[in-house]
Amino acid sequence: MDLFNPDIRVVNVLPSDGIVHYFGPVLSPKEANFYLNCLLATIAWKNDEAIIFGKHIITKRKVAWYGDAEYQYTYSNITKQAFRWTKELLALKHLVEQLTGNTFNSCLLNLYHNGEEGMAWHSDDEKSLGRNTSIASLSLGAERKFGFKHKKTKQTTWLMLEHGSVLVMKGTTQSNWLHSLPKTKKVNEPRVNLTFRTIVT
Ligand SMILES: O=C(O)CCC(=O)C(=O)O
Ligand SMILES: [Fe+2]
Repeated sequence: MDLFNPDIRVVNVLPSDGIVHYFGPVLSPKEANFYLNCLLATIAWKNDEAIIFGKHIITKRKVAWYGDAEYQYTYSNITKQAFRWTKELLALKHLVEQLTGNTFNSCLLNLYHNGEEGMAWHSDDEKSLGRNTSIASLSLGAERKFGFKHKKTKQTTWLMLEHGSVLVMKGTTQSNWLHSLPKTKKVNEPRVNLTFRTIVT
């Protein structure tokens, strides 16, 4: 696949204590539309579930796990099933691997139906991800605001994640920073986000 813009200038979003590279759109609008519609139609979307303080939570946001192998894993006390890469997910994985120089063995997909759905402040620092792991995030659909908040200083920085864009979180980012996708009344269109990860066993 050709990268939409071969002359990409990478910007480090964080002022310190981590590395976040935002590549901007790396797919043409036509390619990004193709993948958005394809993923909306073909991915095994499910409402995410968790058991938090003994309470069974079901999210409005939908999720799906894909990877190198069909495997099961447990988080928030619920066992989830991962499926094998589809043709399109594999193509997108190769694109982000080429772009970032990292390799990934799994992907968490999120479907936000509109701006009423988002993701609260968190870091992706589960044990299964290993330390200082790289996570590459590909965004399709509605442009949404994305933020980083420093765990100690509370310094916060925001950017917009564009249709067809890639962002990579690297180094000590997960140890030192939280990230979030705030809810917004301004967005009425769906957004699909793919976070490519390396699960270590
Ligand atoms: O939707 C996004 O851009 C972020 C998703 C995210 O942070 C996650 O899945 O851990
Ligand atoms: Fe995250």
